[in-house]
Amino acid sequence: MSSIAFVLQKIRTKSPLVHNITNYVVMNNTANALLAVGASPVMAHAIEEVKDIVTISSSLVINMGTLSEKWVESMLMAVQQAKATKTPFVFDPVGVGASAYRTAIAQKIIETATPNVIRGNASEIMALAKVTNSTKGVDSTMDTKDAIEGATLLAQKLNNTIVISGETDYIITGDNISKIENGSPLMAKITGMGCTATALVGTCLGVEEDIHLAATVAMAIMGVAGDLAHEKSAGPGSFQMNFYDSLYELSPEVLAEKVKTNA
Ligand SMILES: Nc1ncnc2c1ncn2[C@@H]1O[C@H](COP(=O)(O)OP(=O)(O)OP(=O)(O)O)[C@@H](O)[C@H]1O
Ligand SMILES: Cc1ncsc1CCO
Ligand SMILES: [Mg+2]
Repeated sequence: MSSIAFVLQKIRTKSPLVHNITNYVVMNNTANALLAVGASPVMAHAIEEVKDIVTISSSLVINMGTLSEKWVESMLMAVQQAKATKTPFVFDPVGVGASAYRTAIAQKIIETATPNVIRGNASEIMALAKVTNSTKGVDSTMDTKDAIEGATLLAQKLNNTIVISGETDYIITGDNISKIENGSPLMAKITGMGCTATALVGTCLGVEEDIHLAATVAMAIMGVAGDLAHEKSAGPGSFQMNFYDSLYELSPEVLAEKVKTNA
C-alpha cells in the first residue's frame, strides 16, 4: 500500500480523537466531516477543561475564525498544553490581516507554541508571511503561486509545514514542495471547506508522525473527495451532502489511484 493510502487506513483503524477549538460558523460541518472520514471529533473551548481535553487527544486544531477574548485565552492555554504533552497541532489563521486584532492574535498563538502545520488560503498565508518575515516583503496579489515564496520563508523561519490551499494546494516543508491538483470550484462556494481541510490535517497528524506526509494526505483526501462529490452535484447544497458521502466512502486504494500529486 502507498504511504498516502496507509495514512487513510490508519485514520479508519485508529479513529483518532481530534480536539478542535474552532469557529461558530463551521463547528457542525467540521465535526460531520471528521466523523465521515473516520475520526472522533471533540469541540471544546471552556478554559476549565481545555488542558484535560488536549491531554487525552491525538491532535489539536486551532481555528481563529470567530475570535473573542475568552476563546483566545483557551486557545493559548491549549497550545501551551500541546507543547507540554507533545500533541501535534495545526493552526488555521482565518482572516489574518483583515484586522489588527486578528493579526496580533495569530502572532501570539504562533509565538506561544509553534504549530506543526499552518493551513490557510493564499491571502492568509501571504499576510502571515508579511508580518512574520519582517525583513522581506511579499506580493499583494492573491494567487496561490505568489504565496509560495512567503510560505517557504515562513516554513523555514518556524521550522514547520505551511499549507496553501486553493485550486492547487501546496504543502511546504524546508525545500520540499508537494502539490495536490484535485478538487472542485464548488469547494469555494461552501463555507468552511478550508476549516475542514485544516481539521483533516489535524486528523492526519493524529495518526502519522511525518508532518509533511500527514498534511499532504489531508489535502489529498479533501481533493479526491471533492472530485467525487463534484461528479454527483448540481450546486453547493448537494455538493455539501455528497462531500460527506465521498469522505465516508473513500477507500485508501481509490485515494492513491485518483490523487494528482508530485509527492
Ligand atoms: N478552484 C478550486 N479547485 C479545486 N479545489 C479547490 C478550489 N478552491 C478551493 N479548493 C479546495 O477547497 C478547500 C478549501 O480551500 P480554500 O482555499 O477555499 O480555503 P479557505 O479560503 O480557507 O476556505 P474557508 O475560509 O471558507 O473555510 C481545499 O481543500 C482546496 O483544495
Ligand atoms: C464566514 C466565516 N466568518 C468567520 S469564520 C467563517 C467560516 C469560514 O472560515
Ligand atoms: Mg479559511
